[in-house]
Amino acid sequence: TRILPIAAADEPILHQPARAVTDLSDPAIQRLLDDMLATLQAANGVGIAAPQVFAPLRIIIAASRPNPRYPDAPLMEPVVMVNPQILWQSAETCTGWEGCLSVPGLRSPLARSARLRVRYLTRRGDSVEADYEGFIARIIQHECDHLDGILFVERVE
Ligand SMILES: O=C(O)C[C@@H](Cc1ccccc1)[C@H](O)SCc1ccccc1
Ligand SMILES: [Zn+2]
Repeated sequence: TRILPIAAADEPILHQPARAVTDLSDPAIQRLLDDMLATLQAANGVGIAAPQVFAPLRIIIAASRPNPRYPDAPLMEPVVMVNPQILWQSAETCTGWEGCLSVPGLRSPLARSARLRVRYLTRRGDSVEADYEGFIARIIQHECDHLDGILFVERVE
């Protein structure tokens, strides 16, 4: 397991759409998942997307935990989502602080859907549909934006 370098905001890979994963049994993909988790934890993040570690693939990890800005954020087992699709998101939004591992030092309030339904593949290839709300929904929206080449700073009014 390696801690991978994190792409800075000016890297082209962060501004282009990532490709769907076609072969989850590929050992290189499974190693990437382990490396993304190690990198996320080393960076004290609550989420990470594959393009941030220079892999143009549709993979995200959400790992909410209580933190200074979100003291009541749920502590969750990190969830790996391969080829995540947001099936539904509430028109209702809530505004909260966001940061980005690729934009060090910048924090800004941003409105996100309060609730969403996601379909994704687990790292073992099982298809899952799950509902999220609050801070975890925020993380998932932030990470899915990375898969489409969108940085949170581009959404700030
Ligand atoms: O750059 C990333 O994608 C990871 C962000 C995820 C994030 C999503 C939504 C709201 C805040 C962060 C990093 O975790 S930035 C570090 C961080 C950690 C806790 C709270 C705020 C920022
Ligand atoms: Zn980010």
